[in-house]
Amino acid sequence: MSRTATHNTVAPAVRTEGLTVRYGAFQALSDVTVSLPAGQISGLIGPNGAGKTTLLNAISGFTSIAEGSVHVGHADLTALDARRRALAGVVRGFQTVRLLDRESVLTNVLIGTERLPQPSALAQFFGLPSQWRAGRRDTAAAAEVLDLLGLTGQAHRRVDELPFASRRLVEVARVLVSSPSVILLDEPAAGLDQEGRQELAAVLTRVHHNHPSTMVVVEHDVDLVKSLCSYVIALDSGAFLRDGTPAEVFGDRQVQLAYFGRAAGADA
Ligand SMILES: Nc1ncnc2c1ncn2[C@@H]1O[C@H](COP(=O)(O)OP(=O)(O)OP(=O)(O)O)[C@@H](O)[C@H]1O
Repeated sequence: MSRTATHNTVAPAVRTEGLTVRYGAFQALSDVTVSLPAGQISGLIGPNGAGKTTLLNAISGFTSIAEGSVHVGHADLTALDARRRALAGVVRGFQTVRLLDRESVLTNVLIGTERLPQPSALAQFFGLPSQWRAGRRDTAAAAEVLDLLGLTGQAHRRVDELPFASRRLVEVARVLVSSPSVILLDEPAAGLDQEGRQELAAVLTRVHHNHPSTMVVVEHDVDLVKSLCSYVIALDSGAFLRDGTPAEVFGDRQVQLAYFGRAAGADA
């Protein structure tokens, strides 16, 4: 996560324009136009099936877009595949922990450095200096991110020996290690208990403070969103519903109806 390893140091704004995603005949996102403010942590909320994961997939290139565009800063990324978007600094994490269980924490985190520019195949084959430099860069980045997440002492343990909360952090470390300028996290707190959720929120706040990025966190826990995010976007049934500060969005009657099934102050 070292700044020397960084390929994008300025956190850009992300904007989707008229984004529509279809799975066969089903429209999972309909004409979604949203702006994620540069350098802030935004929460993406909405009831199950609202299209939150699909929006992250559309921004990161993991799903095809039927209509619309994705801009990151001044760059139009719509035509780029997921790998090229990752090289442009847009990296996503997944809702389920996807680690190599029998490998060490360090090995799992180093996998994330594959998103950094790599030396040519020739340089890798012959072990040329550019290959050593890339190796040193990757190891330094992994050491820094492990330190930031409090995982240094676990670096050489197999991930299947770790408690679930630590495995979640390893997943986050693998996203962070390439110092992305846009970080998309899909329910990073899923499966954690209250203590684990608070610890994760503190870690993400610290990471964002040390390495400002444009971060988007899909999350159902209202308190976690309020404590972590300065901006919130609400989706419902594949459509944009509301955006604004957490107080504005959670105070909105339409959001309350979509999210909780009733508006605040209404009879249960
Ligand atoms: N690959 C797919 N094929 C068909 N339908 C899909 C596919 N992926 C998602 N969907 C559907 O698209 C809709 C939006 O799904 P998505 O996962 O984006 O919602 P979500 O808001 O992230 O939900 P959750 O909070 O439950 O994770 C849902 O109705 C879902 O069933």
